[in-house]
Amino acid sequence: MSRKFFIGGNWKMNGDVAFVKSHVNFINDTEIPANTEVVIAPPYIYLDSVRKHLKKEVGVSAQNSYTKSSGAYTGEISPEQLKDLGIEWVILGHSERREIFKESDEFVGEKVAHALATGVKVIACVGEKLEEREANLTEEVVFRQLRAIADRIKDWTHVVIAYEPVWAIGTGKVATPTQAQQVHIALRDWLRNNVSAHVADHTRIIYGGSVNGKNCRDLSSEGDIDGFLVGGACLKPEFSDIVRTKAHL
Ligand SMILES: O=C(CO)COP(=O)(O)O
Repeated sequence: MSRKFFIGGNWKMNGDVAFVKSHVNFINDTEIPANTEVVIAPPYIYLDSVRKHLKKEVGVSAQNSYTKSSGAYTGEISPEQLKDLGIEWVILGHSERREIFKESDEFVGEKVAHALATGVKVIACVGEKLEEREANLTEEVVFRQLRAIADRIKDWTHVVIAYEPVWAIGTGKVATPTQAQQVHIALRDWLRNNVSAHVADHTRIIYGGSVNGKNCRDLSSEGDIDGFLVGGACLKPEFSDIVRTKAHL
């Protein structure tokens, strides 16, 4: 089953005007392999500038969006507004949103449904915390997070699932290829049993958590790891190595 390899670069709350300029030049100079889709996710305030100056073959993503089109929701941004700027993607359900900003599974599911209905593609994040992994609850947690999304959407064509174990995010403690692959297989089986075989076969499941220029090759050799969502390393020159993980195949 061929699923186009997907590399997302999540800047989180990093960057400034000078960085935007240099990073856009850096990405524009990076040759994107034909078998790879690349999407970068700067903070909201830089989206317009990034989209205007970045080469078109690279997608741009927001890091969040709300469940409504417009209205009295101070501080929020709608998928309609993202679409207005030509922003193709949004990251939803990131563990930092779930943890720090107390976003529930249901709220994430509603946001995914609204973004897709608006025509904005979604990188939907799931992942367990360390204590949940240690209590053997990994599958229960990621299935519950996925269920809240699956209950609210019909068409998975424009969804990428990002498996991001919380204990591996920003810690330098990357999941082993085997650990990641096990969860990716479980997620794919869940899609097969709860959505459809077609969705299970075609939906890209990417891994996030301390991916860098050194470990990306090994992780990518697992059959169910269809790409990466990269945090810290996407801000560094090694991002071009990650983008080119599959360049020599
Ligand atoms: O959260 C992540 C991407 O969304 C991963 O972050 P790090 O790559 O910094 O661990």
